[in-house]
Parts: sequence; structure tokens; C-alpha cells
Amino acid sequence: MTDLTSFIAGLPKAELHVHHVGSASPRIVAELAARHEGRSPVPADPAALADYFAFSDFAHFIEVYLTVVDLIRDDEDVRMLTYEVARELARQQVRYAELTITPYSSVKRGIAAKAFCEAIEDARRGAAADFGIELRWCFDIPGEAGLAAAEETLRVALDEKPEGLISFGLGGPEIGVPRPQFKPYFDQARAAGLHSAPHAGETTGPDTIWSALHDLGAERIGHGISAIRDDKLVAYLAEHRIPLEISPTSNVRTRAVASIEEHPLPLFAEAGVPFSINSDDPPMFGTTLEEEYAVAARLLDLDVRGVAGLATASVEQSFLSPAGKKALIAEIDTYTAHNLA
Ligand SMILES: O=c1[nH]cnc2c1ncn2[C@@H]1O[C@H](CO)[C@@H](O)[C@H]1O
Repeated sequence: MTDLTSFIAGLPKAELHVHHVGSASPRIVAELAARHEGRSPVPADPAALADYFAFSDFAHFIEVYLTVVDLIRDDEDVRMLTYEVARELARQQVRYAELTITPYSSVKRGIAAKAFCEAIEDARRGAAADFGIELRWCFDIPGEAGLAAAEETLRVALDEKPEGLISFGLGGPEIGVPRPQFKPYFDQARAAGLHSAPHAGETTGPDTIWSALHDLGAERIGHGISAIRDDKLVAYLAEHRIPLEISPTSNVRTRAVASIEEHPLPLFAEAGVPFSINSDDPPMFGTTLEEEYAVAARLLDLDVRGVAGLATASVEQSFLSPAGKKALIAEIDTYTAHNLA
């Protein structure tokens, strides 16, 4: 009988909620910080970087996140970052990942949208060839930058149409950033065939999640953990099979949840709300997707079959094609059967 840690390590996985810049490993951040010697508050030393990634609250997390965004200065940085993030995901047997990318933040820092999209697409093709991982993009609006960012994010999505683009999102702080103002942009993105997967209910209450559903046509919700405070919303999510993209350690490290023991994940599982397990911004939260699977296994008291079910659920909730889902689920089933034998 295999132990859970080694089972998780070899288990084919899909990740649905993981941020591009937020996945920059300490090595990549150090390399980028070294290129901007002295002009960045981001430490190049990995140990100092771990201290730098200690957040007092969510607003502080966003502030630190944006100092790392400042390190991405040209399309070569974008290409290298994307390819290295794919390498790390593939090392964890992630076969498919929907990476949340924020074009506005890079275009605003002087990287042309066309060069940005060419860089991520080069990396996507390279990662498929070299690591056997399929990357897709969720272009998200950084909410703190408001409608100007919404305008630009939609423009890049519709004008550049990178081949891997499949969904449209909304990230950044929720407090003071009501969802309804972004409805026209989500309407146009969805009309263009993009799936809607905004963040909501990470740092604000259930109303933000209701708004993401009704105003933004959300097919999945980023985090959505405050839904647990509204029985009607929990019932709605379960009945309409609207998945929550849960990142347990993220919620504790940004102080959205007081401790991992208090995370509402077990309550969602009990209520039949579909969810995927994700890492969000793994190096910033001192975690990996493998570790998040182990956390979920502990919180939900899962055995090997239960952990395999986490991977299968992520594939089923992904925006992969039916054929793609079938193939990846078959791989998960084969791996699991082999380990249970
Ligand atoms: O957990 C998260 N919640 C919300 N936004 C996040 C998170 N992780 C990374 N970002 C990113 O923060 C930036 C703000 O401009 C956005 O790029 C968003 O994608």
C-alpha cells in the first residue's frame, strides 16, 4: 500500500487557480531581482525572500505581489518566467494548468501586448514539447486598477487572441472593488467565447460571490470561501454545480482565514459544493500544489481514492475539451489502479 505523499507526488494533476507572476520561484525572482540590482525592494537572497513573503494582511500581500510584477521588464523576462513556471508544474505531474495572467500589469510597465502574447505562447509551445504539460491562459483584470485595466485586458484578449486563451478573470483586492462595474467587459469576453472565472468571496462576503454569478456570469469562482456564511448560496453552488477554486494555504497566509483548521473546505465538501484544490501563488505562500493536496487530504480525511478524486474533480471542472478531459481522467484512473494493486 502506497503512502499518500508518494501517491500525490506521482498522481497526474490539473491546476485551475495559479497565478503567473505569483508562481515565480525564488530562483527566478532572484535572477530577475539581480537584473535590477538596487532598484527593487525584492531581495535576491532566497532566505531573505522567504521573510519578504510574510504578509500582515491581504492588502499587504497585493503590495508585495506588485513589487514582484515590477521585476518583469521585457518579453524575455515573460518568456523565461512562463517556461520555468511550467517546468515546476510539470515536476509535480501537472498535465494541464489554467494560468491566471495579468497582461495589463505588464503592458502598463512598457511591454507591448503583442510581444507579451508572443512570449507566453512561445513558452506554452515549449512547455508542451519539453515538459508534456498543456498550459492555457486566464486573462484577469487587476481589480485595483479599475475600468482602465478592464478596458485594456479585454482589448488584449480580443485583439491578440493568443491561442491558449480560454477564460477571463478578475483578481486583486475585492474591498472597494465592486464586481458589477466589470459586467460589460465580461459580457464581451463571454460573447467572444471566453469562460468567466472571476475571484470573489476571498476577502469580502457572499454578496460579492452572488454578484460574480449574476453580473459576471461566473462559471467557476476564485476562492469563494465566504460563501459558507450564506446557506442559500451554498445550496445554489451545489445545485448548479458551480465549482470553487480553493487554495487552502493561500487563505491562511493572506489572513483570509485565521488558521488551516478553520478553513471551510470540509463544510463545502459536506454540502456537495464542487471544488478544485489549487496553490494560487505557491512560492509566495511557501507551498506547492502537492502540499495543497496533502493539506486537503488531511482536512477531508481522504484515502488514496479520495485524493485521486481531487485530481479527477479538477479535470472535470476545467475548461479542457471533452476529449482532453477523458484522456487525463483515464491517466489518473490507470495510475490509481496501479497504486492500489
Ligand atoms: O489570491 C489572490 N487574490 C487576488 N488577486 C491575486 C491573488 N494572487 C495573485 N493575485 C494577482 O494580484 C494582482 C493584483 O494586481 C493581479 O494580477 C492578480 O491576478
